[in-house]
Amino acid sequence: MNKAPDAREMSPQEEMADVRRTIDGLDDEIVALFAKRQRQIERAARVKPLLGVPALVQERVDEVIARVLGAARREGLSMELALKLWSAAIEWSIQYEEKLMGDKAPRSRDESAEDGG
Ligand SMILES: O=C(O)C(=O)C[C@]1(C(=O)O)C=C[C@H](O)C=C1
Repeated sequence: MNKAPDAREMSPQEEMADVRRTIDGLDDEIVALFAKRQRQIERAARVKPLLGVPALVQERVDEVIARVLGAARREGLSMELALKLWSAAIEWSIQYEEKLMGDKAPRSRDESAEDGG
């Protein structure tokens, strides 16, 4: 493909500056998306006590991780990075839901099993 008449190679310095500008823009988009995700965690914390559902629902955690790993594979994102990011995000989300629910938090099945049911 021919380049546009005024197109020229970037110097390494220009290219590095362009890399960093691009990363900054992408980071802003990622932050906005994670903020939207956080709003949904806040919704979950409001509705779960009405349903008697605890913050930690292991089947759903497994499903979210499996979905994300599939999406990572399709998009060419390192599955190792995706697993680290989503494991951290979900772990934080569970603690955040528990904090928001306070004493309205239904206990997880594991905790009730420890007391004999
Ligand atoms: O799906 C839920 O139950 C959520 O609260 C969301 C979410 C998540 O971060 O994706 C958080 C907590 C887990 O129990 C499962 C998934």
